[in-house]
Amino acid sequence: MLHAENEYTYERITEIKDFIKSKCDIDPKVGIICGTGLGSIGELITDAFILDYKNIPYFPISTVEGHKGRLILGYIKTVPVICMQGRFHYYEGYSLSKCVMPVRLMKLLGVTHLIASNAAGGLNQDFKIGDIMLQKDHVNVMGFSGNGPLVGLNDLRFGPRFFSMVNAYDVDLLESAKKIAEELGLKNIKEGVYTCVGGPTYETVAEVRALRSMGIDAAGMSTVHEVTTARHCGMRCFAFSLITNICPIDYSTAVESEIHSNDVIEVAMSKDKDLKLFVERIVQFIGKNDLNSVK
Ligand SMILES: O=P(O)(O)O[C@@H]1C[C@H](O)[C@@H](CO)O1
Ligand SMILES: Nc1nc2[nH]cnc2c(=O)[nH]1
Repeated sequence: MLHAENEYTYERITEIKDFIKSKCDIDPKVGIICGTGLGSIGELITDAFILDYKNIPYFPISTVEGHKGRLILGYIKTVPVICMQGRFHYYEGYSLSKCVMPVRLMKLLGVTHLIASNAAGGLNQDFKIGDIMLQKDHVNVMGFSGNGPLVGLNDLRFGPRFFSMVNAYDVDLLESAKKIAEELGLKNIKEGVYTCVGGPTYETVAEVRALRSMGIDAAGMSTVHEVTTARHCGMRCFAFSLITNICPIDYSTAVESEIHSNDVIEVAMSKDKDLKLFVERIVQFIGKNDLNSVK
């Protein structure tokens, strides 16, 4: 067999869902995934019920700095939400199907909308550190080699074998987010295409050039497989990247602009006030306008 079997069957994720339901009676509608250093988004949640990943059956643990490893259920402006304060990455040694298990868990808990955030490097040289790139699309470079979260037997209870990824990043949500950003006076909003590389290495100059030539604006190590899985089970998705560094496209300046993971966390944390407000307003918008649009 080419691929290890997915240990997270429908039945196993149902067990996890039942465990959570036995502890907390909130029915979340919006799922939020906090990127590296962006965990303070979780502070928006009121009446918070918090579970450490290590106390949830069958849950992996977060092994990276900037990811607390907690699941929070509660409300953002009366909208019931579930928030991952810490995600799972492929480079931590978790298969992609393991990385996306919480998205399927969200689905079984009743989530209809996913908001994913990440820290990413700007490949687009017009970007600046601290920009917020709204994701309009992605290129699944890991998928080019057949490495995807949905590889293996398909369980129709989650979604169909084949499905379209057009509108993966919901156009209506994207347009609304742009308006919200404008209303909030956020000046550093960009729009672009994201990709996930396996990591944990950042890109070589040659890789930056190759990815850029493919029309990709930002590189990270997550989100693509989460959104793919969310679309498979019919969720509407919105995602944004905080640009924490500009990827070097020029050999002559590459060494001096070398990136360190501490810088990523520092930049991400420095933007938490704006991002919290932004996410709060998007959740509020979804609660008012969109919650009934997905079955
Ligand atoms: O969880 P995200 O995608 O925000 O994390 C990014 C990619 C790596 O995990 C880390 C690199 O510093 O930040
Ligand atoms: N792949 C990748 N992930 C990142 N996360 C934050 N910065 C970067 C980057 O430059 N490249």
